[in-house]
Parts: sequence; structure tokens; C-alpha cells
Amino acid sequence: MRSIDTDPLAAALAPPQNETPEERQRRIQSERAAKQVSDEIDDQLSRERQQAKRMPKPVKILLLGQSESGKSTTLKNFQLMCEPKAFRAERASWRAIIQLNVGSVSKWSPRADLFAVHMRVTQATPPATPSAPMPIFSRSACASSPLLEIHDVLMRRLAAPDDAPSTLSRPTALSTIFRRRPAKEVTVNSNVAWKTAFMRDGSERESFATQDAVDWDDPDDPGVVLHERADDLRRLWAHPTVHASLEHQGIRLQESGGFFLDELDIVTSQRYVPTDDHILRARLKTLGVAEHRMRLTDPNGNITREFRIFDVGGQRSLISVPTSHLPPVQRPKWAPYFDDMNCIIFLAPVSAFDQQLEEEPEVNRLADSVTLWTSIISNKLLQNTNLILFLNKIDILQAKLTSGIRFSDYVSSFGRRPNDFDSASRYMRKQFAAILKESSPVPRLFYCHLTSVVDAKSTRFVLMGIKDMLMQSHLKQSGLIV
Ligand SMILES: Nc1nc2c(ncn2[C@@H]2O[C@H](COP(=O)(O)OP(=O)(O)OP(=O)(O)O)[C@@H](O)[C@H]2O)c(=O)[nH]1
Ligand SMILES: [Mg+2]
Repeated sequence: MRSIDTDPLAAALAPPQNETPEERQRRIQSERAAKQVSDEIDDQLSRERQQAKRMPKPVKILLLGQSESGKSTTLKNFQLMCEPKAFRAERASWRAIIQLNVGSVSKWSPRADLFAVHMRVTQATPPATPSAPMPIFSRSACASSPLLEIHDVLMRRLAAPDDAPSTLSRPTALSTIFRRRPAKEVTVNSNVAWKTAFMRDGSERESFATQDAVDWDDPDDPGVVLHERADDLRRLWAHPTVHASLEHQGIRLQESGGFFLDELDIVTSQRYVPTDDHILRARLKTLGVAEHRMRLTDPNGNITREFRIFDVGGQRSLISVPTSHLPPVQRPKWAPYFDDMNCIIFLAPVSAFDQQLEEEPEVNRLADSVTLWTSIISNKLLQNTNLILFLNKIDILQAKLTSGIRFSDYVSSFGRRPNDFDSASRYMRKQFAAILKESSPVPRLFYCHLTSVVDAKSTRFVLMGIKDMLMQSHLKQSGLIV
């Protein structure tokens, strides 16, 4: 046997040689306390392991669809339904995103030329007649625009840009969360817990009162600038030249995600805290794949089921839809990672029948959704997964058809059917179902819903049905019911 002299471990653990009786007493007490803590941790781990063994397997849901189809908004609805407290605890974070949406002129400027219009309005030159061509101002000429200023304050608040060291106290780690790309949307990297960065004390909390959601004393709060500039923004948005210009270019900002200009009074108010409805309408593009876990509890607070929802950012490079030079159906690279999903919710934004993809302006957005749908349902790795189709953004579809935009001008196979919501939605449902029948490797059940996922009430109804259906089929699979 090794003696203490030669065994380094025993030597390190041995009591000090000249220990007094008091020191010995203190040492023994502290060793006892440490052992007690260690035993408690062991017990807790063992209890959790037992509970995990008893818990049914988690229900896994995969959200798919092109960019801006409504996947993250569907996820927010799930959260609102399953964990309303946690959803509302994130209001401060969503407030920042909504403020960014309001000040996000870089998104509109290339298309909507709001800077140019803005220069006229604020310089009080007589407005041009709506039909007159709009002068084009360079970005530098507009550098003093209050709109740009708001946007810049928000961006500095959200992420210290790499090229301009921020004087703000926000952690620079935020720059890895948000990325600013010229004339592109602000995106969120799904692997980063960005929401906690906006919580009042930087920590996640289960619940707090509305007024506690935001740090009202923060001198860098973008709400202050936004409130100061509210009049400018209101004048800009109320100006007839702005609307004439947008109409002239066929731009309907009201239908874009993150549109809050019709509610400037509310969102620029000094103590603005977003409602559930505003959170659902806030726009933040997802990058990568985000996994969200939600725990359902019984009335006694015991966890009965875990839902894992995977939100796959819809940008083309990620979902890898074919482009003109690739074969018509290409296997998505991520599919092997998702072959054990219980269900895929596929979102097709049907209001986009008259729009083109931002990434590829020659591709119609509805055609792109159909291609992506075909590629998903024909994938053998995903063939055993339940399929639920959301024909989404029906509120915008309805508004477009009512305003006289003709569906058949973009979808010639629609022919001479009436240009109304019922005919168009029925037609699309039939087309998507026919593709499934033709392209799925095995026959499968197909559920289709006409949705507007910014409407919390109707979406809750749809999601409740899906949740019940999944729990039933899950229990059947586990042999717990027949
Ligand atoms: N009017 C209306 N807006 C919607 C609807 N569904 C989603 N939106 C809005 O459209 C925008 C885009 O929705 P997201 O949920 O962010 O889209 P996404 O599919 O996650 O997009 P990526 O993250 O880019 O893949 C958001 O501002 C939503 O509020 C809808 O049914 N009607
Ligand atoms: Mg998203």
C-alpha cells in the first residue's frame, strides 16, 4: 500500500499536520455540510432520472415553409397556448423588436424610397403632385433623417456594430446575435438566447407585472428617441405623397410583416408595452434551426408531456429548394436529422400569389411554396411523419382579392373561376392535396387548415386540435391506449 508521503491524492486530502482541536472541529463541520449538499444533489438527479423514465417520450413538431410564411409566429402561438406566463415575460424583448420594425427604414428604402419622400416632408417644401417622379436622394444626403437616426439607435441598442465601437453599456456579445446587412432584414441567430438580453435584469423570469417588463430608467432606451420622433413619423406616414409613391410602385407596406405604422400613437407612446397581438405581428427573421421545449402540466403542476418544436429558418440556402439550374426536387440537407418527428406543420403563405421571392426575384412565391411542399412530401426520410398544411395569411389573401387583384392573372390554371376567397382557397387546398397524392412515397393522412396565425384566437383553436391529435396518436404508439 502507498503511504501518504508517496500518494499525492491522500496527501491532499489528509488533515493539516498541526491542526488545533478548534480547527479540527471547523473542518469536520464544513466537510459534513459539503457532504450534505452533495447528497442532496445526487438525490435530486436521481429523482429527475426516475421522472424522465416515467415521462412519455416528447412530442416533436417540425415547422417548415419559405421565409415569412409564419413559422416563428406559429411557434409564438404554441407558446402562448402552452406557456402563457413565459410568453408574456418576454414582452420587453419583443418591444425592442417592434421598435426596430417601426424604425426599420433600411428595409423599405430601396423599394419604397421613403427617404426621398421624407426629405420633402421635413424640409417643408411643397409636396409634389402624386404623379410627379420622386427625386432620388443618396443615402449620405439622408444621413440626418430622423428615421435613420431611430434605426441607428435601435441597432446600436440591439447590437454594437463591429465597425463602430459602441459607447452603450449593452454587452458586445449582442453583436453576435444580431447582424446588420445592408438593405436586408435584421435576423436572429436561433442558437443564441437573445431574449434574455432585453430582460430588465438580464435574467429570465416566469412572470412580472406589465410595468416591470421594461427598464424605464435606461437612458439608452430606444423608446425615448422613438417617442421624441413620433411627430416626424406620424407626419411622414400621413403624407399623401408617401402613399401616392407607394401605390405608384405597387408596394403595400400594410401587408408586410412587422407593420406598425398605423399604430404609431400606441407604439411610440412613452410607456409602451406590447400586447399579445403586437408580439404576434412583430417580425424577426430566423437564421438556422431553433429548438423550443414546452412542458404541459396538469392542474397540480406536474409535467405531463413535453413538446419539442423545431423552427427552421426559411431562407433558401437552408431549406435548399431547387433553383433553375438544379433538378426539380432536391433533398433538403437537414432531413436526416428530422426523421423522427411526430408531425410536420408546413406553412404556405397563400397571399403571396402575386409576389416574388426577395432572394430570387424571378421566382413567384406561391410557386416556390409548391416546389418546397413537393420536395418535403416526396422525401422518403420524412414519409412516416404526420403532415399538417397551413394555408396561411388568409386575411391578406382575402383583402387582396376584395381589392380587385385577380388570382388568375398569376395562376392561369385557376381559369374563369370566381375571383373570391372561397374559390381561391378551395382551389389551392385541392392543388396541394393532389400533389401529396401524387408525390408521397406512401399514402398518408393529410390535414389542411386555412389560417391567419396573427389571429391568436382562431390559431389557438387549430393548435388545440393538433395538440390533442398528436397526444392521441402518441399514446397509441406507446401502447398506452388502443
Ligand atoms: N397578416 C398576417 N401576417 C402574418 C401571418 N402570419 C405571419 N404573419 C407576419 O408575417 C411576418 C413573418 O412571419 P414569421 O413567423 O416571422 O415568418 P417565418 O416563416 O418564421 O420566416 P423566417 O424566419 O424568415 O423563415 C411576421 O411579422 C408575422 O407577424 C398571417 O397569417 N397574417
Ligand atoms: Mg422565423
